[in-house]
Amino acid sequence: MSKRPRTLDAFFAPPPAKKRHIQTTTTGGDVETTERKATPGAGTKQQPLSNHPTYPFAIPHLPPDITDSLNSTPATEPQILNNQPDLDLLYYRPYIPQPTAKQFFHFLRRELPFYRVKYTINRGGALDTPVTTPRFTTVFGLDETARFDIHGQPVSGSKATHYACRPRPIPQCLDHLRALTEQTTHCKFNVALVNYYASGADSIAYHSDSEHFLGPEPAIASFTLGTSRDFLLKHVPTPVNHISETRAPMRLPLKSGEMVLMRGRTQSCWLHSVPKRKGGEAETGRMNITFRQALVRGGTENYYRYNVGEGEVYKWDEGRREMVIYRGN
Ligand SMILES: O=C(O)CCC(=O)C(=O)O
Ligand SMILES: [Fe+2]
Repeated sequence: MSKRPRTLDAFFAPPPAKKRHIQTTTTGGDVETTERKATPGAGTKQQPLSNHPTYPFAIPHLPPDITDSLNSTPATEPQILNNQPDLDLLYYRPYIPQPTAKQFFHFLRRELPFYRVKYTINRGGALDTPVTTPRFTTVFGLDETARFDIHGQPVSGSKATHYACRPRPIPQCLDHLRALTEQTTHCKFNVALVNYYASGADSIAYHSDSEHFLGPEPAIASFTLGTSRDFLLKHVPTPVNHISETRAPMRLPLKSGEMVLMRGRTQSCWLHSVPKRKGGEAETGRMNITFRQALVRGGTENYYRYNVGEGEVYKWDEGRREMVIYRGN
């Protein structure tokens, strides 16, 4: 029997583009500002920005051409992948059309703050083991128990509420896609988590996002931008040991603009990973955006702890073509 990973090669022709109009400043607390930017041949232009006291720097709104193109997404109908026990995925190939996905990738990589989070784990011994997350991460949003008031402070009802982390609103450039994804999927999302895999050495190990703070059958929308990377899925071991646990993992070779909606029992019964890759295309960087719904404050605390942390801020340096420590300039 061949042990080759299974791939999906069904092809879906894009249906005619739908036009939608959506207004996004929905997370609140996003202090809107503008900045004068010189645009060659067009004089100076107001550049709208998302800002917040917790942001290390202001984040520009989406350029109008990306917004217009996103408003016509999804570019295809999804493929339904539910032919394995407990698996329930919608696979959009793609969700964002190719040229827009590329522009969006470059925009987000250039404009978002990233972190290389360090933390410790205890493996049962006397000493804690230091861990550095093997990818760049960043997170925005707030769980269902609170909202941002007009000053950008988290409040529950009408009272200020304290978090150990410093939650921050989803900037317009991600919030626009969040709102569109809610419309498409009929799911609600309040957190945007972004991973940036700078090279094939960056990865995420097998895990599930079945955290209690997402509720019993969470829906997670997961977008790929930039370089393709393999997304592997395997069933968690069970006493009955069915075939999806023992054969080679399922492999989705995720490409720029594609989106996987994981839902139903997928998180409680399956593990997923993005393994390391040697050289080639993986050297040019891949971004992953996930939208999730955190139900309780533990979700907010956990996401900021492991995706922002307390270390340095990184920002993309176009000249050096890498993430560099941001020193406020
Ligand atoms: O990069 C990906 O496609 C997966 C990311 C992921 O699983 C996560 O952030 O929990
Ligand atoms: Fe995950």
